[in-house]
Amino acid sequence: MVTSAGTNKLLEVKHMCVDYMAANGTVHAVTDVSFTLERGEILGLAGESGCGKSTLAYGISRLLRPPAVTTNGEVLYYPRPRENGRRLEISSLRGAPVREDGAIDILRLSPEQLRTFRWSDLAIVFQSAMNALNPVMNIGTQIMDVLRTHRPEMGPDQRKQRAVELLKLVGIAPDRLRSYPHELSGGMRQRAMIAIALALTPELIIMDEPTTALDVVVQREILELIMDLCKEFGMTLIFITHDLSLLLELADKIIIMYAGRIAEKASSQDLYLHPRHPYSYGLLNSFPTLHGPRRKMIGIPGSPPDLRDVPSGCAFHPRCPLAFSACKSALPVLQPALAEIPGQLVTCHLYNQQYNSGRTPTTADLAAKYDALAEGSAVR
Ligand SMILES: Nc1ncnc2c1ncn2[C@@H]1O[C@H](COP(=O)(O)OP(=O)(O)OP(=O)(O)O)[C@@H](O)[C@H]1O
Repeated sequence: MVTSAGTNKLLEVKHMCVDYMAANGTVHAVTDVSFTLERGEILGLAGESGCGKSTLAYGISRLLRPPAVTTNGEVLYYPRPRENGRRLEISSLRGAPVREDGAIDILRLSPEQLRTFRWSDLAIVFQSAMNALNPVMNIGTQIMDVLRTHRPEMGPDQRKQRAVELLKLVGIAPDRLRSYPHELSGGMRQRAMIAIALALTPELIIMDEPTTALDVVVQREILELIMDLCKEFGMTLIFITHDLSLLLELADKIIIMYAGRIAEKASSQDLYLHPRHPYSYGLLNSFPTLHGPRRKMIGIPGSPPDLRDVPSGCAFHPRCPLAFSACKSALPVLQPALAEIPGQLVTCHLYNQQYNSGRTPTTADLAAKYDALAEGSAVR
């Protein structure tokens, strides 16, 4: 059998589509999303509210509930080879549909396999996770409960020791083991949630806006903590936020979503230095950055579309200062913007010679069009 041993691939999402079958129409929340994640990588998902970030994350983790329906796709998870002894839990996924290359399709796991997988291999920290703590149980008990359920081989002393270790790891003093959630600050509760997510040393952590409810100083502390933990344990992270400036600092790779599809996928550096999609450019210039050159801040005109009725062609065309006729009718495909940077993929006709036989736009060209738009003189 060919296995994924020797490669570093952890997750491969292929052509994922999720719809919400709402009473007033089908919402196409995620459409044809594909990406690969290497072990130890931090992937950021960004985009305006309602572009499908959370749906994608919950779809990957199989946490979607009706009216959400995953209508297409595969979510391939490549477990570590079992010989190294660390990922023993994979043995509890026995019977899971394992492919020739060693991958497991998460979308095909049984409910029981899924439960094991979620805790041991994948952990999720939700938007308002700190409110998800049980208010009538102290923090220590909540951590030890996870260990009792998923690590039955651990005795009470070992569980307590591990709970103390986990609290220390997230910067909470061990004497807080007996504290109830209401006795902790928002930042501490969020740290406690991270400790619970880390309890079984999962391979992959998904964090959906984990710091939005916190003030900026605490946000930064928690983000630094997350980065340190990822580095220390070689964990792979999918991080969702509206705040692209955070992702530029935190993530290795960024996916910008628009209207349920990937608009651009690139390394943080490439995206920061030369965003290719007019939407990415607009998003980058709608907030101030802490580092780097001064940029004029210009918002993106209009608002995201209703996903029950997505515009034809490129969904961004009604808001795009660079749109031309093909953008209104032909669906763009995700492809490298420039042959010399194969890792920077963009869903835009401007970079497709079939539609744009002229010069490929530079970042300065995108800037000029947005500037002209801001001055009210854009030629559409
Ligand atoms: N239960 C539901 N029923 C119908 N539509 C839904 C439901 N949940 C989400 N949607 C729609 O699906 C689309 C994607 O939503 P989603 O929450 O995934 O976006 P998001 O990018 O994560 O937004 P935010 O940043 O605000 O969390 C939106 O148009 C939203 O209105």
